[in-house]
Amino acid sequence: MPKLQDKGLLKTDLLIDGGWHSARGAATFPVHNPATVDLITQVAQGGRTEADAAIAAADAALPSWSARTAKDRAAILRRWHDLILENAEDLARILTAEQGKPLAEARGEIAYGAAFYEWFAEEAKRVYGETIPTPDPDRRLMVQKQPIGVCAAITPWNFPMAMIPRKAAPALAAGCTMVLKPASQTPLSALALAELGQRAGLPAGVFNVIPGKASEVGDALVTSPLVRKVTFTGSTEVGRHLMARAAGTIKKLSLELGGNAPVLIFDDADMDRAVEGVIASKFRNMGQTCVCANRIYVQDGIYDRFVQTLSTAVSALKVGDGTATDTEQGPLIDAAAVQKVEDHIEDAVSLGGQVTAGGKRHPLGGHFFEPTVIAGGTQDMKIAREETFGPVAPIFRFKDEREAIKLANSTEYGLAAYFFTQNNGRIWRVGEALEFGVIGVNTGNTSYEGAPFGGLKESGLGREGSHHGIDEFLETKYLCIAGITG
Ligand SMILES: NC(=O)C1=CN([C@@H]2O[C@H](COP(=O)(O)OP(=O)(O)OC[C@H]3O[C@@H](n4cnc5c(N)ncnc54)[C@H](OP(=O)(O)O)[C@@H]3O)[C@@H](O)[C@H]2O)C=CC1
Ligand SMILES: O=C(O)CCCC(=O)O
Repeated sequence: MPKLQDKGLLKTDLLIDGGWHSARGAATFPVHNPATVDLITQVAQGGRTEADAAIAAADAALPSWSARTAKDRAAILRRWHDLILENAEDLARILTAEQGKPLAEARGEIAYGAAFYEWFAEEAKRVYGETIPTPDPDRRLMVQKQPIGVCAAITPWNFPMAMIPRKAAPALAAGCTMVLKPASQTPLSALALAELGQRAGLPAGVFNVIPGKASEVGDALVTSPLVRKVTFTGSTEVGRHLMARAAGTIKKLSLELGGNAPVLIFDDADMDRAVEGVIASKFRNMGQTCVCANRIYVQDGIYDRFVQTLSTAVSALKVGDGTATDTEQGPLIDAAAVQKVEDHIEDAVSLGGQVTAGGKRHPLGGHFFEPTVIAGGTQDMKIAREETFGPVAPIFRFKDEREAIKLANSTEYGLAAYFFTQNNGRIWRVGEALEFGVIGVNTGNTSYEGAPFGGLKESGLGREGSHHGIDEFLETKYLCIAGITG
């Protein structure tokens, strides 16, 4: 159990209509600490009945919440932001306990998550309509933006303190209400955020949280006729399933799905910057980020030096429990994640890959894995085609810019890509040719609340963050007003 200054932040019940409730039949499920594999606590396990109650509460709260002024909604979101920062240390301890990331990364995620409430509190006041020059003197044409209605959010375990705000803040700012189903590995972060939302003054029913069975809660959310929008972050496979289920009621969808991010390192790159950028991207959250570098393509001229420099730096990364002050890499989320990493390494080695750092389970045991580098990557390896979602950096060789772009784009995914070069012309050429929604040039870290985040191709639909983020929760209504000239 994480040691908290404010024990009231450790919530284990469902939040429905402003009240904390146990699940029907007092059903619960366990939440484990991935570092120790110990039980942290049991959490109420919602099902279809509880999801339906939360949807009804969100529907009932919608008229009064959407009728409030934007300034009024913004004041509550701003208080939510302030409370998150005031309680950042407790929130970081909850996040590290159930997710495993080092405390320093947890603190960074909490500040990043809070920033979405601040940003969208401000954007709420800038939801402008339009007037259209009239083709008829007797008429006036105008466009209004209105909240889309009740929204459902389904979120992953890798960044619970940032992904929930990235969805809830624009939805609530726009005047929508929401039901959230958090990932079963990390419900405590969601419930702690929700408790702070209640303290910030959210009216009953505006934000509801139902941890529980994905097959029941998730399905109720994507099929209910009362829910007008679903926003999801997670695997492409589940996103595809939700899209099909949501088709029955023609819901709007935002989908932030898998990635298979390439990194291109050209001969003219600054080597130190490239190594630092690859480590920042690849080993963020132990490689469990949808924008993590997954395939590292290095040009012939610097290939050997890059492999050696990266391998030395990766071997020095300190692995341990996220609560220890010197930990740089925590455990993976669960045994299945460790298994997938091991499988990708075995496959790469069987096809000629050479392990130049790490390569096996860490002596700490449990879900710990050694940060790994594999040289001699080839396109037929699983690691080139699938998202590893773990701390393995595979390195591939390329000859020229044309080949690098072709290799980078040869995936059904299109979320993030990175490249390192000091040639200005190449920055434009490669930046424009890469088929990805987020591109880091000479950096492995691109995320800000004010920048649009989202993917092309099978990486998803829609954008989160930035001024585009609130549009996802608004409908466009056209009014044609006749009889002006009397
Ligand atoms: N884009 C991203 O940021 C992420 C990508 N991934 C990718 O997905 C892989 C698997 O991770 P995983 O956690 O299983 O991701 P999932 O896509 O399975 O889970 C994400 C969320 O969807 C929920 N969910 C799962 N199945 C359904 C369903 N049938 N109906 C409604 N909701 C559902 C989960 O609930 P529950 O937890 O209760 O199952 C969770 O809240 C990773 O290895 C990685 O490759 C994973 C996480 C984030
Ligand atoms: O979807 C994810 O994996 C989290 C992305 C974190 C970020 O915004 O950078």
